[in-house]
Amino acid sequence: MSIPYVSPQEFSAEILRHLKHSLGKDESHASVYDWRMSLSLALRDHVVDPWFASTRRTYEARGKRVYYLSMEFLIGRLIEDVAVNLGLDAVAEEALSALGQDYAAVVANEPDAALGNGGLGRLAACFMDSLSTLGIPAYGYGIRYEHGLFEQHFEDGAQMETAETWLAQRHAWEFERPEVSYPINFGGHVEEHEGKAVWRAGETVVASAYDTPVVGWQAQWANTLRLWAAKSTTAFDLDSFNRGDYMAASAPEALARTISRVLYPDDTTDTGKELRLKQEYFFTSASIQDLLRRFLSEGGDLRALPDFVAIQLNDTHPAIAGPELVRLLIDEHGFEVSQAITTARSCLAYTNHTLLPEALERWPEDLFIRVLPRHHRIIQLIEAAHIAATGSDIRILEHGEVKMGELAFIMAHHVNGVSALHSELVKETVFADLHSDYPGRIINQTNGITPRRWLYSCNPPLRELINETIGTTWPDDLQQLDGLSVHAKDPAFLDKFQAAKDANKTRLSNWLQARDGVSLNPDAMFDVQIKRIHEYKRQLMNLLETVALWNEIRENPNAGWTPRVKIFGGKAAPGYVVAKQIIHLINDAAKVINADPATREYLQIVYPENYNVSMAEILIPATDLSEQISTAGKEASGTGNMKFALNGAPTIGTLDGANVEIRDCVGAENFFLFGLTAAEVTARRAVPEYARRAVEASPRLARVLQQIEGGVFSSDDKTRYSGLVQGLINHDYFLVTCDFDSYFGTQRDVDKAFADKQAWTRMAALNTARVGWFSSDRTISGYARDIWKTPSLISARGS
Ligand SMILES: CCc1ccc([C@H](C)CC(=O)N[C@@H]2O[C@H](CO)[C@@H](O)[C@H](O)[C@H]2O)cc1
Repeated sequence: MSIPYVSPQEFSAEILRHLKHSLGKDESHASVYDWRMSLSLALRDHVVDPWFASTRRTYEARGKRVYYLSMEFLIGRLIEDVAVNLGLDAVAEEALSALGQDYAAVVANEPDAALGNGGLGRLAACFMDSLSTLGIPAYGYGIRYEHGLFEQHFEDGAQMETAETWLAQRHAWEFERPEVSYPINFGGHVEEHEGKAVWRAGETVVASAYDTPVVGWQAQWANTLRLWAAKSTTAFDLDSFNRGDYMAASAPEALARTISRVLYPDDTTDTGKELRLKQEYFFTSASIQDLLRRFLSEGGDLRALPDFVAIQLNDTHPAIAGPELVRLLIDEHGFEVSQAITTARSCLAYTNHTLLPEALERWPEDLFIRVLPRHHRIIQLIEAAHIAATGSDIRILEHGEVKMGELAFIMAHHVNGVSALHSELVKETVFADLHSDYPGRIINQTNGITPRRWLYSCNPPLRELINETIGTTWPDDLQQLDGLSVHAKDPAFLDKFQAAKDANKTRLSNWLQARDGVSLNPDAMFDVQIKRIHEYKRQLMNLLETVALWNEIRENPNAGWTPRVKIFGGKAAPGYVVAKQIIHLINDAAKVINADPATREYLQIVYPENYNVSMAEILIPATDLSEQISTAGKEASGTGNMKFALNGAPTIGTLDGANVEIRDCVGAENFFLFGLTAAEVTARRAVPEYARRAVEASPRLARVLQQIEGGVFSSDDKTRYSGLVQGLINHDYFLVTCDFDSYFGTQRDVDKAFADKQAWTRMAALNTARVGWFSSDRTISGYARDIWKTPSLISARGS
């Protein structure tokens, strides 16, 4: 099954038909927005048939469906993704240029769907692409936030946040499903009637569905992303309006909509806000009600539910799914408690994405009881069954808290980490006791990325070189890239490889010039760290190394320095003070260092505002060096690391998360390793004053810290960074001071390596050639084999 051939001429006509009939515009009055919408709708038309066919085949096959529950789907733009998967990217470009329109400009007019914070959300989006590409029947379930992740602006180098407005314009890719809506209850109390619990809810809102089709590579299959929007049960309150109380009139609607109004911008700290708990229950309950309705409408017997339903919890955020499914099985389908718990567990699996204690969700029990009184009772039953079955002393309800990690673990038949190292650390640390209670429950599924967006679509020059070198079937069989390894010895191939990188570097320079008026030296090494700002990701260590390098260049200007452009990108959670200080310091240092005539030829710092998925698609192909420098044991996996390696950027990094497996694949000689291992980190933490000792042992670091503390980069506020520096010397929980010298030394090794152009390009090419395993197709095949037991409904390679 793939879509019938469409000629550029035919496709032009389809675009024009939508311009006229969907946008009500003629060519002479059409705006970029009109062209973008017309192109999107014309592409969407070609998604509908494979979508309907996939739904029909799933129904006929009476197969098992996967339900991926996630509070976040960091999708980005969709035009290119859909065009590429339909095989219409070249046709669309030609059709638009035949209509006198610039394809790149039209594509750039689409707002990012920024319905996520970072790694977890983007992984969910990559997974949806792979589920469809592999032909695994699946639904993604999430929230249709009216406002995604905030827009980041810098004022005098400090991060400012403004509301994101992706829905200000019509969203081309979704289909509203007003008929698919469910009541979601909150609060109230529970009554017992003849031994049956009856939840008398205090408040009810309606969850209403919006469907976005997700078509896979070569349009062989298309699944559904179903996002829920909150609506009020009562429409407009006309009486209040007639009384002139306009606020009261629209209050019910406004209040209900609050639940799906905005994405919480925290990516590592559980803020414990009631609205966040309501958001989590809102989309989880709607999703569970929806999948049960579908199952029953197909004549299913609920005792066999686990044979037809596989629910994956994307971290603990949808962990209420366990108690909710048990509640519905008991209260609405007459199951008795243990049968309900067993049936529910056989449907559920949980993925852990972080070991950071502050990121593990723990709800105050009183808040939980107030919002979800019936579920609190059911959690007590689940806990009792757990204790009875294992004699464990692990509790879900403890110290006045509801621990969602323990709940998710106990209600799951499998729990997985997201890299080999992380999954071992999950067994040894955060869930060590539950690991011994339930041996074999914890497994690993190392993350992956979709090669359609993160190579085929974002890196045309490299795509073409790969196509001409190993053929064109690698996008859904990425380990074919291994075939490039032999060519890495061929100077002609390496020249073309470098030419592709240089073309991407020029594209980035032009983009930054046009957007921010910043010009880059294309011959410099583009050294890039793009990810959320967090102390464990150690953007601060990168900045300290940059200042040390600045000092070295000033002292030995003729030492033959390798020109470097340090590129940073990333948002800090609005309430994360230290992270915001780090952003401010990077921008303050950039102002001073970029203005230094003695060094500007060799060193430049660039920090473009508002890093997002679309910016990553421009930055990653243009990168020479990928910064993956987190404190070992802290980055669960990382996925940016995979994207950089795939696009021919060697890594400087620690043995953390998936860096370990990337280095194993590309070869130690093609990876710049530094720093303490996870075990060494734990040991060093036990050494008294370890940070102060490290600073005393490193004059280079000590000098840099004095400069920063002394206000060298904040002449307008000399003490702006004294707290940050003192924090480092006295605490340094993430061992920046201890890894600094190793990091600085390894960066000098990178300088030397980069100076040998051909050797560097070979290293870059071998990175691309050897990371095929990090395709999210391989990851999803692992989930399907080890957790979901779901077959693909399309035969391999579209035969
Ligand atoms: C409750 C607030 C909150 C929100 C999001 C999260 C996420 C789990 C944070 C996250 O995105 N984790 C990242 O997940 C990626 C996908 O597995 C990993 O590659 C990253 O290493 C991990 O930091 C934690 C806590």
